[in-house]
Amino acid sequence: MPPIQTSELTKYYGDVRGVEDLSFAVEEGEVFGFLGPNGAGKTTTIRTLMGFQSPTGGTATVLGADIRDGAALREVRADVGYLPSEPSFNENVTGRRLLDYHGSLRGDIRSDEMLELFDPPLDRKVREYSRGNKQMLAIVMAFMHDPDVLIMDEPTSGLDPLKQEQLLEFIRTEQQRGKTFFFSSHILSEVRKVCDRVAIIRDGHLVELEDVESLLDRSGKIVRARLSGDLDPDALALDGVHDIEVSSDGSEDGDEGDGETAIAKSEATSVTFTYTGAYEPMLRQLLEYEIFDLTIEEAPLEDVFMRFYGENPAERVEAVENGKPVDSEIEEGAEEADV
Ligand SMILES: Nc1ncnc2c1ncn2[C@@H]1O[C@H](COP(=O)(O)OP(=O)(O)OP(=O)(O)O)[C@@H](O)[C@H]1O
Repeated sequence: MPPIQTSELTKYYGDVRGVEDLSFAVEEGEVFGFLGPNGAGKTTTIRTLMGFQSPTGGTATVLGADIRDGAALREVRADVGYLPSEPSFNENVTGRRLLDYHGSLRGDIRSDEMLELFDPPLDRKVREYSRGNKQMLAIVMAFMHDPDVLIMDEPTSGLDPLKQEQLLEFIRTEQQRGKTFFFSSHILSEVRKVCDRVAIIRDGHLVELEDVESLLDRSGKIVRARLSGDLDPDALALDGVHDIEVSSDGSEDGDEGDGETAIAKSEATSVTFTYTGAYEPMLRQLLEYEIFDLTIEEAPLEDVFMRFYGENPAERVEAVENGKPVDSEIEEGAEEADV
């Protein structure tokens, strides 16, 4: 049985939809990213999985324990690490005291090791902690009992770039030790770095679930070329060419450059497009011109996600869940409320 599995998981707060009909499984040893814009339902899902609130419909299991069964959940707690989105602690005691207490409840197998990587000032009272210090303390608590499954809500939030990188590196190492991760994020670069698969949630619905590599493959490459002479966009009307933009150099580019550039500018055309086909026919086509510059790079993950996140429904790809299109005309009002 997968360590985390949800089945039509639904949570409403009164009339406000948190999440609806979420069905997915997180496989053992995978790093599973859970992405979505503000108010999409990430924290709702995580808190429901942790048993802090009851689902309105459907259910889920964590290490086989039904989240509606408090006793079963308590039994698996020792094997689950949890990092909340905004860790809050008793502010009047020291970090060390909190770690000791947490250790007495869940066990302490590796706090010393964790504290070498994430080092909040343990002898100070938590009320003196910065946001980043609190996050580090929470990270140590999430891992110190060496759980098999980690459920984390925006784990890098509040950390400086170095610590963010350290945490991602740590996640990769832990994955190699067989740990399973489920974490929410807005940060695409971190998803790219560590996740095997991502689920994208919007307006409480799952709109995509795919491995990161396939998402990127599907989104194609961005080709940018600067070519000699005038270019007829139709000349590049190949299968797989999308969103082509052509401009003659100098019209948009305010850079004066040196003499050489100025000559090239007057004779050059810049072309940018997204390409999802095989390289050869596209390159043959470009070679009809003299090529001054050519770059081919992976489409940014941002572009891929904007297709799912886009505010304008017409920009979104068709949302599909369980083979059925999901209604994208759902009311937006609920997104305004604070968590
Ligand atoms: N305790 C609550 N009472 C009422 N509505 C809530 C509550 N918690 C969340 N919601 C609503 O549920 C929806 C999902 O919120 P949730 O916090 O799960 O989103 P999120 O994806 O975690 O957002 P963010 O990225 O901003 O943290 C939102 O419309 C939110 O306003």
